[in-house]
Amino acid sequence: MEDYILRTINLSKKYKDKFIVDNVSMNIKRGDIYGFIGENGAGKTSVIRLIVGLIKISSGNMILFNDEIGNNQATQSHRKRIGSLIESPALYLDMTAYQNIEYIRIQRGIPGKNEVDKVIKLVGLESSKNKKVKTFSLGMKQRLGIAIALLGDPEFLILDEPINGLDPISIIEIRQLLKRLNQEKNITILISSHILRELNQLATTYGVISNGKLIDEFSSLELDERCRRSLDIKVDDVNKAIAVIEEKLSTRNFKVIKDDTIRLYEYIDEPGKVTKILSINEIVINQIVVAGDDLEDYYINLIGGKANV
Ligand SMILES: Nc1ncnc2c1ncn2[C@@H]1O[C@H](COP(=O)(O)OP(=O)(O)OP(=O)(O)O)[C@@H](O)[C@H]1O
Repeated sequence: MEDYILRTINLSKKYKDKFIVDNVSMNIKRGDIYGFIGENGAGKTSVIRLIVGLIKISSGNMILFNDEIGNNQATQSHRKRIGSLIESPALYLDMTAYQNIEYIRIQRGIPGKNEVDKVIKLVGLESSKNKKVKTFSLGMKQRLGIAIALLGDPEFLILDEPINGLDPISIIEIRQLLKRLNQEKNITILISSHILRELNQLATTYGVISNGKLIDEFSSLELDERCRRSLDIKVDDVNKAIAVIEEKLSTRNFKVIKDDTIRLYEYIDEPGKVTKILSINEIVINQIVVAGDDLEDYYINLIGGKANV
């Protein structure tokens, strides 16, 4: 049986008469890096606030660490197992990185002064720990925010847009850090972003939210398959076409997707060559199209062309 860190069942949040989170059912398995994607204002932060118990659920249910939360907010004992960074970290700019973390450690009553050095090391800020935060780049501030979220050894790390506005090198650093935390410390991660591409090759599962509704949830393998480019060739005789493709185009990199259609993963930029060889061998081609989306195109199609990327 799958082990889930979090499942929400028709989770909803209503302000006045508007649902800003509308029947969201998401499934985060232990060990996942769950990419939570949605345009600005889609409802990502609101879902995250519901999960960590900052706002009350209007209706629906949530199973967190195998406990049913129902209409109640997550308890202190649940919250202790979660580390979160929601929007920008609240940092004291005139204090050092070390002092910022130590301050929060004491405030939260987390025992052990060595905890501070532990989380500093985890995010790779050892050499800057005694520098004032006002000298930090945005990427370093985000890493410091993640260090604070890691206080108390959480099993579940929730990061709301941690790579928003970062330069490409800082994005790579944060991605490597999150992969390491996931693989070496076995921390399950929920990370939100409004850019699908930013989470590509990081997330293991994706949930897409639009207008408060979770419109799709899929694995990274499914995403690769959906975005994989191919030549889809509709022919009169599939078996004969397969033989020709294998023999004359020397490839087996295809699959039959319908009774009359072959999906070829090679020669994508040479449809003329494919058409010619099939025709010479007396195969009737009824249609040939390049299929598969670029990641961002796929996402924009999914949410109905509303992405503000
Ligand atoms: N307290 C509130 N009262 C009324 N409406 C709210 C409240 N908080 C959020 N909203 C609305 O709910 C919608 C979802 O907001 P939310 O911040 O969850 O989206 P988001 O996906 O995190 O967007 P962003 O990427 O811009 O942070 C927005 O239209 C927002 O204006």
